[in-house]
Amino acid sequence: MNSSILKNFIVFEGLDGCGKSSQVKILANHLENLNKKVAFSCEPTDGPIGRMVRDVLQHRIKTTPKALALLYSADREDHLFNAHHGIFYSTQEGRFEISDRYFYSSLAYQSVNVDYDYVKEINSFPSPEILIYIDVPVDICLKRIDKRGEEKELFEKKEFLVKVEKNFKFAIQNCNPATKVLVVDGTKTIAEIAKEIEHFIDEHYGFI
Ligand SMILES: Nc1ncnc2c1ncn2[C@@H]1O[C@H](COP(=O)(O)OP(=O)(O)O)[C@@H](O)[C@H]1O
Ligand SMILES: Cc1cn([C@H]2C[C@H](O)[C@@H](COP(=O)(O)OP(=O)(O)O)O2)c(=O)[nH]c1=O
Repeated sequence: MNSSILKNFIVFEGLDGCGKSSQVKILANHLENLNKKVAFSCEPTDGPIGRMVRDVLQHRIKTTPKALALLYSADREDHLFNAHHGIFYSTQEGRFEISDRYFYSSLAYQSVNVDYDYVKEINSFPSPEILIYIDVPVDICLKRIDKRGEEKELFEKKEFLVKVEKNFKFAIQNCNPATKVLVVDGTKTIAEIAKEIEHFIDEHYGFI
């Protein structure tokens, strides 16, 4: 169990297609406009371990649910602590780091097929200062995913995402109490959601 908080670390979570990557970019722009140093990234990352995860998601390689859980966790360790681009060091230099997904995704997705406590144990990482959950019903997410017109990834199925949604709610309710959580209604327009998030961030960091 890791109870530490990584200051200036902002995480977006939610189901596939909920609108995370759209909001990450808008918030990064907002912080830049306030002359803050900011960077954004995602998990799975674009690094070698993240690419291996994508190979599994896109059905190029097969492995076990437990091995996939370990790959996500290894990718996260590298995302945080890689000596060249680790976001842990970046936040220490005063930068805001925004991530599209973090360990809450492992708790929500991997624990569908792997024991929750095991997933928790292999994700003993610092908690973010801010967690933003974009709440969108499974059916709407699936419509948005369909609209992309790309081949479906491993977890993009209704029965699976219904379980993931339930696990997300549990993981958020039981998260580190020092993490500030915002749950936004992701069925609102992109602009409405962005405004709500900006207000929350500005108030938290005293930018207004
Ligand atoms: N609030 C919203 N209302 C309607 N469509 C949205 C909204 N947010 C995002 N979208 C659309 O849904 C799709 C998935 O959004 P995206 O930001 O890529 O989600 P994610 O990163 O969570 O998969 C995109 O086509 C995007 O334009
Ligand atoms: C970070 C992470 C993602 N995932 C899953 C969620 C997605 O189905 C998939 C890829 O994530 P992502 O690229 O964020 O998908 P999307 O843009 O559709 O939301 O990986 C996990 O199962 N565990 C994890 O720890």
